[in-house]
Amino acid sequence: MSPVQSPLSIVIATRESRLALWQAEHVQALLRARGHSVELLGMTTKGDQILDRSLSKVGGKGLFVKELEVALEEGRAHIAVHSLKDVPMELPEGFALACVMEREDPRDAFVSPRYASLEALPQGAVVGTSSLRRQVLLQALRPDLKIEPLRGNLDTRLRKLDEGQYDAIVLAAAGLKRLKMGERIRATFAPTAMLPAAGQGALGIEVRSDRQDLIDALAPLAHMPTWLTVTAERAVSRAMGGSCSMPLAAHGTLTGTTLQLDAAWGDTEGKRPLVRASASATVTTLAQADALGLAIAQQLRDGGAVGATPATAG
Ligand SMILES: NCc1[nH]cc(CCC(=O)O)c1CC(=O)O
Repeated sequence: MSPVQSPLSIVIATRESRLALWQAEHVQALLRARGHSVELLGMTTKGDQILDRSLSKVGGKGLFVKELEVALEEGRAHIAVHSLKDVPMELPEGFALACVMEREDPRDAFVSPRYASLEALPQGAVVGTSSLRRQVLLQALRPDLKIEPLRGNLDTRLRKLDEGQYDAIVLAAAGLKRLKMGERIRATFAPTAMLPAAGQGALGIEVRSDRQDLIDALAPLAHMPTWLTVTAERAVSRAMGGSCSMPLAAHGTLTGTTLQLDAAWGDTEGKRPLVRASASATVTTLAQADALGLAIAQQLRDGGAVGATPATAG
């Protein structure tokens, strides 16, 4: 019999957007149900403050994560709940991903007050997104569209759409569904058309790596099929030196023990054609998942994709 875990007193560092709070409260409820006492520490990150520029121009993914890590470092908080998509491929020294939780819908969503789908948009319509991946994939589907930058949390983005600044916007289905705004989704993109970002829709919990007690307490929250899948996706990103200044998509589907992994790479200027790669393998360990991701990254490079060196990746 496994030893009964003693209840811990846990503080969750969280951003204060509605989505971040939903995610932190979700983990809070799961940990409370297991007997731990859990409080939230809300904080604002650089990524939340800088709203006028594209994230790829101001330093990338780490922007939503760093302040939370400082709180963990200083002991003001003990765990941080992240959208895995926003978590850099390599965590700083001293931090670890304690677990990955069950994934929400990983697909991208089409939202528009007037049009039912991408196909229904008139010639030259204005579509809002700041993600380079979405921009490149959308442009491949509909070269006539005008893609305009769109930043801010979910409520801000929907407000800008409703004010008429765009004909449609594209964002992650997961965020809308978690906030019970799934009815705003007019169409969900098939991954074959709009390949999702590595980790999209999955949550990861970060801890200081010296807190084995917390890692043990979080273990029951892990969802192994999701963890295996996103490990392969993130390995593609890592091997390509991926950051949000690189249009890169990686999406896995696990059926039994067979992991099918698809990836796409585009150059930032959109001048070269998209490079796509896919492969499948039997995957039952994180190391096997990682290896599949590395193999796909090699296929992308063989197909003409150019990776960034880790030093230049934001
Ligand atoms: N980059 C912001 C971000 N980080 C995670 C999500 C959505 C939820 C998720 O992927 O878990 C979003 C919003 C979006 O891409 O529309």
